[in-house]
Amino acid sequence: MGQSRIHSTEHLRQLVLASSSPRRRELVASLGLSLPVLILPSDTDEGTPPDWQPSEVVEQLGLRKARATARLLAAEDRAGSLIVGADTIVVLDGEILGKPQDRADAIATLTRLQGRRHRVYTGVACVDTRSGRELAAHRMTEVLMKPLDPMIIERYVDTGEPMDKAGSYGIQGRGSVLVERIEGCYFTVVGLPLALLSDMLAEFEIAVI
Ligand SMILES: Cc1cn([C@H]2C[C@H](O)[C@@H](COP(=O)(O)OP(=O)(O)OP(=O)(O)O)O2)c(=O)[nH]c1=O
Repeated sequence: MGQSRIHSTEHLRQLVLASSSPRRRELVASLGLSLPVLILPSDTDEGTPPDWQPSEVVEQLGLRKARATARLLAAEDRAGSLIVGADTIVVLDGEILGKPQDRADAIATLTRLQGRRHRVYTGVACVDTRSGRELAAHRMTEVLMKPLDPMIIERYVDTGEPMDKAGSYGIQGRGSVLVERIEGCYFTVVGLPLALLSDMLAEFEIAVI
């Protein structure tokens, strides 16, 4: 068991995070993995068919991001890498709410979310460039947002925090004070469910603990 683990982590030379998200970078860093971690985002088309379920959307987009980074890396990846991609969406009344287009869109989104429950889905995908093996999974967390005064929504949007975040808020920042409670993994909301990621890494013989 111990020997096979050493052998396998040797063949996976590095973990590559296919993400430009500073949150995802910090979360992976917080695991203190023993193998090198490279950050290599790639441009990915995030369009999906309208009939896809939220879980399918986030898993497929995570895979797309990981595969695109695998293509970027191809020529220099002789020893093999484990590439990790992720995607987060907010779902309200069956509608997917991504990142806001502009200030007005962020205000409109938060006006819809306030005082209500919504779901946050994050998909995680792993691509082993050596074996070609791929794995995708997701987690969902329910979030109850406090009822919010329109003035508070405007002031929050003017902090700039919502602009690069699905659902127009960040639970890990000032947005923490907008949330009454959650049910599910906190890290799913921030953009990378770490308990799920560690289970997936274990499938590739990479141990966090
Ligand atoms: C709901 C919520 C989302 N988010 C973020 C997580 C994701 O970074 C972002 C959703 O956009 P994504 O498209 O999932 O990710 P990204 O474009 O930021 O990064 P990349 O595709 O390069 O990996 O919203 C928070 O940081 N906090 C929150 O509370």
